[in-house]
Amino acid sequence: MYQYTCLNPIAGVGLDLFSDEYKKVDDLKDAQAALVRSAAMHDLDLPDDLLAVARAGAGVNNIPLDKCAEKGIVVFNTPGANANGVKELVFAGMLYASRDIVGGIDWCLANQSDENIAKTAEKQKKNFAGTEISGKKLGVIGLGAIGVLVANAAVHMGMDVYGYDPYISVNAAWNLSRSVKHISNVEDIYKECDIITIHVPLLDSTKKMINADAIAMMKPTAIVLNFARDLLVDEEAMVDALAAGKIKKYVSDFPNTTTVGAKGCIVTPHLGASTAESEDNCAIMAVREIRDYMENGNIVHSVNFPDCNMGACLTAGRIGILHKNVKGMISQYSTILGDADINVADMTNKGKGDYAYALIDVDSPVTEEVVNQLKAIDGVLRVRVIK
Ligand SMILES: NC(=O)c1ccc[n+]([C@@H]2O[C@H](COP(=O)([O-])OP(=O)(O)OC[C@H]3O[C@@H](n4cnc5c(N)ncnc54)[C@H](O)[C@@H]3O)[C@@H](O)[C@H]2O)c1
Ligand SMILES: O=C(O)[C@H](O)COP(=O)(O)O
Repeated sequence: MYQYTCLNPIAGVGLDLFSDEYKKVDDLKDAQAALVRSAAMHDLDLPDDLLAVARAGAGVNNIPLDKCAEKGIVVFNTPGANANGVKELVFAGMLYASRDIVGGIDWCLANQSDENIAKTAEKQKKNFAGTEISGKKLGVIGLGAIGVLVANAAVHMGMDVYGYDPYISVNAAWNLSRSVKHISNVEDIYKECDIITIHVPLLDSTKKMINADAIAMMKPTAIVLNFARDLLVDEEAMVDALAAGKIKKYVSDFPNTTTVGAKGCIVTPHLGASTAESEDNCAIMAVREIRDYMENGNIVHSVNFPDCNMGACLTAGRIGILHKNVKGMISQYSTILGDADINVADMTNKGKGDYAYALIDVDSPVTEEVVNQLKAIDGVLRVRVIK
């Protein structure tokens, strides 16, 4: 029996995929697996029995990835599962910023008791007029799951699309419309685009990526959309530029005291992935990842360990060893198994950054004594007997 907990509400269609072998518990300290959305995990005590965390979503800046890795906890996310939900809201943001839709709706509500509202509206509507997005230059920074969908849809909306992503994956490049202009210097986007949208993860290297210098390069009519993370933008500089009329609008999905209510800011309460479809997709993918790891030891879509998939185990036993990505580990495992007269039938070892994972299928059961010998090796983070 495995125990799991949900640190945020997770869609039932996903949780229903847990078999009778899984029991939901309220407390993280009793769980071997945790499902999470944006709940902050950095200050949580991570129990020794916790084996896996699945982020039902894309961004993992709420999870202490290295702390988890050091404790032998595999962290997963659900790449692309909420990308369409975000893409659609990005277009809503573009339209809200290009035309004064919010001002117009507010005006209607404020005048709801006016019996002649229909007539008055015809006189007032010029105050809420705007521009169209077709024909405008759109700069997409970050061409991953969301950026590619936004770029391709923008092409279909008649926009002239510029794309920047020095680390674009082969898959994303295949999916990207040929009409998207490849930009190798992000400054070209800042200088030339009418609308700029950012879709990169929040990392040390991307923090405040759109800084005062970047904002200073933009057109006074520029619109910046941020549906990725607020810390990607120097929002103090953004608010100053908006107040000084040096830029037109800033649309953010991340409310905070700097932007909410500031001139030119349109802020939504982190709604990008809050659609029934995205929530279902993320929950389904997250539960499948947890189950495959718990039951087969396979790692698919991890953000702190390498992916490693050997399917179902067809031999007498399988062990998974999370370890530091340093030399000499595999030879120590095979010596211990060989000395215990255990034949290795199949094996995969993958490394990713500082961490690695070995999945070993064996022809006879692995004893507790062997497990203890493996655990005692310097650099081993966790040993699991999966079968
Ligand atoms: N508003 C929401 O509700 C919502 C929903 C989903 C994701 N997000 C945010 O959007 C981010 C992107 O999501 P995704 O699913 O597209 O992720 P993704 O991993 O598929 O794509 C991220 C892309 O950014 C690129 N990148 C990394 N550093 C870069 C840099 N310095 N310059 C340019 N490109 C860079 C990567 O190469 C990758 O292609 C997430 O990390 C998350 O923070 C927000
Ligand atoms: O990174 C993500 O996937 C989004 O920011 C969605 O976050 P949420 O699951 O808390 O809505």
